[in-house]
Amino acid sequence: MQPSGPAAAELDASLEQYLRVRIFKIIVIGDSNVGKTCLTFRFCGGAFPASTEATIGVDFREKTVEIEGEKIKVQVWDTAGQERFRKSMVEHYYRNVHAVIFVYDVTKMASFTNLKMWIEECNVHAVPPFVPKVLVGNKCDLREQIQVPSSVALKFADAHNMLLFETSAKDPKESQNVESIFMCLACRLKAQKSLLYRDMERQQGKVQKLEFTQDANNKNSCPC
Ligand SMILES: Nc1nc2c(ncn2[C@@H]2O[C@H](COP(=O)(O)OP(=O)(O)OP(=O)(O)O)[C@@H](O)[C@H]2O)c(=O)[nH]1
Ligand SMILES: [Mg+2]
Repeated sequence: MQPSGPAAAELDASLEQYLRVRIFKIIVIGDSNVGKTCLTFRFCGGAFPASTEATIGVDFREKTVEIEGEKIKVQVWDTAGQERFRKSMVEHYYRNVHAVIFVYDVTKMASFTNLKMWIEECNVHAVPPFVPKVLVGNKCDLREQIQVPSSVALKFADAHNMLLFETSAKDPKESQNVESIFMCLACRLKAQKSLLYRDMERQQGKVQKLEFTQDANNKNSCPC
């Protein structure tokens, strides 16, 4: 027997709300030891992990954020930097990815010069140009050991059409900055996907059904 009355309506509403939660897949890539796991942990868990080990394959973390009243699930793919731990998984990383975060360690020049290789890998896996990408220089708390000047990183980011964030997963004062990296991408994706939904709906003649249209005009909502 079908449930009826308010209970059924409530069930319907929550089901609808549940179904409306969009999921954005964001992958975090870069050399081993640059702090990818710590950054994703800081964003999803709100703290710096007491200890970490090299990631094997991939670790998933999730956080639900609210942007302009819409709940969005940010699904973070924390990938392995070591070649031997990532080989079998690479195809999965890039499949249907919505955004990419490239991470280097500001105290290790090699991790910055290797970014070319990570970008190349992205291209080889045909990540479309409209997929937003950002550059993150981590470990800024180690001020005395910085090897990658901000000006050089900025130039590189500009040349690759990426925003640059310099931050520290470790320093609690920087936690807002870490949050901004993911929120910036989520906002961009929300705006981008809203346009997409609107176009699809328009083609199907039901523009009104999904009320995403206002996002396309609201460009000021992105924290960056
Ligand atoms: N000082 C400092 N250390 C950090 C920071 N972020 C990470 N670390 C340290 O850097 C080391 C490597 O961090 P991970 O997050 O495991 O590095 P990863 O990029 O995930 O490495 P793989 O999983 O091997 O690819 C650990 O010892 C962390 O404690 C930071 O912002 N500041
Ligand atoms: Mg890791």
